Amino acid sequence: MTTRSTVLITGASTGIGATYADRFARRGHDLVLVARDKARLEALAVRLRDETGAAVDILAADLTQPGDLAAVEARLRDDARIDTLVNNAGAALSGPFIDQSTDSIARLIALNTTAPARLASAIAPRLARAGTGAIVNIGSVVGLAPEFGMSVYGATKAFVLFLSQGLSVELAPKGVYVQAVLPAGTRTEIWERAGIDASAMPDLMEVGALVDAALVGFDRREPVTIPPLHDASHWAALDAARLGLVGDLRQAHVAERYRPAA
Ligand SMILES: NC(=O)C1=CN([C@@H]2O[C@H](COP(=O)(O)OP(=O)(O)OC[C@H]3O[C@@H](n4cnc5c(N)ncnc54)[C@H](OP(=O)(O)O)[C@@H]3O)[C@@H](O)[C@H]2O)C=CC1
Ligand SMILES: CC(=O)[C@H](N)C(=O)O
Repeated sequence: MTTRSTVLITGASTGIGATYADRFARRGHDLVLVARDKARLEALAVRLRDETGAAVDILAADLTQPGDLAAVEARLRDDARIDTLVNNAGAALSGPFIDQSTDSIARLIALNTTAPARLASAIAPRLARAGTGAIVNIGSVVGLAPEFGMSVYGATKAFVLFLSQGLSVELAPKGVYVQAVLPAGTRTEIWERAGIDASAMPDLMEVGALVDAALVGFDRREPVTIPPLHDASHWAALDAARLGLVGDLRQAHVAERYRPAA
């Protein structure tokens, strides 16, 4: 008898996470769904069990709360059926930095960076030992563009991209696939939750199209998947420029332009 692999998805009660749940269930996986809203998770679990035959567990957790986060970490560490983690739960923070409260900034950083890093840390050693599995981290194109004026949200998403790329370097040779997915504006509740009027946003991507595109990148084992980027050569050029810069660093020598005038 073969065991069906299980995918743990955070932020699965709605939006991108709920759509991943739908798609992975239809691909023949069992699921563990994580979010705060237990009633919504239960409703999704009932529908997916009914429509796909998948075994679906729910784990109600507020990922900004250390105790709740620890329970999800324990599940990832101990449940050997889980071979894929989708680090999707996240939120945005609108308005200028100087108008954001220090506490709301700290909460956003906890949800968008501490939680995915801790959850990846909980599962990665087991996957590396098994030589298989995947970690999918949902970033954002906002993490590429300080000019968008969402400094803290963008910084959390830059963290997600860097973490994903670093983990890919470390874990790919051990057989573990790590993917960063960078959506642009997508039609979900994130806007309303952040107090942004989505109806005023032009041209949002539909969530099903976003997740289906991300899964094309997943199946290709792309390290970085950017569904709204039409000319892939832009990403290749950015990466090549970055590697060129890194190759030009000479640790022991100050660059000519910084040498004090004699
Ligand atoms: N929509 C967009 O335009 C874009 C979204 N993204 C990223 O995609 C990811 C998903 O966002 P999206 O689907 O749009 O947003 P939604 O607001 O639709 O969904 C967010 C999900 O995260 C969960 N969540 C929020 N806070 C917590 C918390 N403290 N603990 C546990 N779960 C939490 C919510 O469930 P609950 O309330 O039940 O806890 C919900 O399931 C995020 O990381 C976001 O940054 C990236 C680029 C663009
Ligand atoms: C609120 C946003 O800016 C959006 N989720 C994004 O990451 O593009």
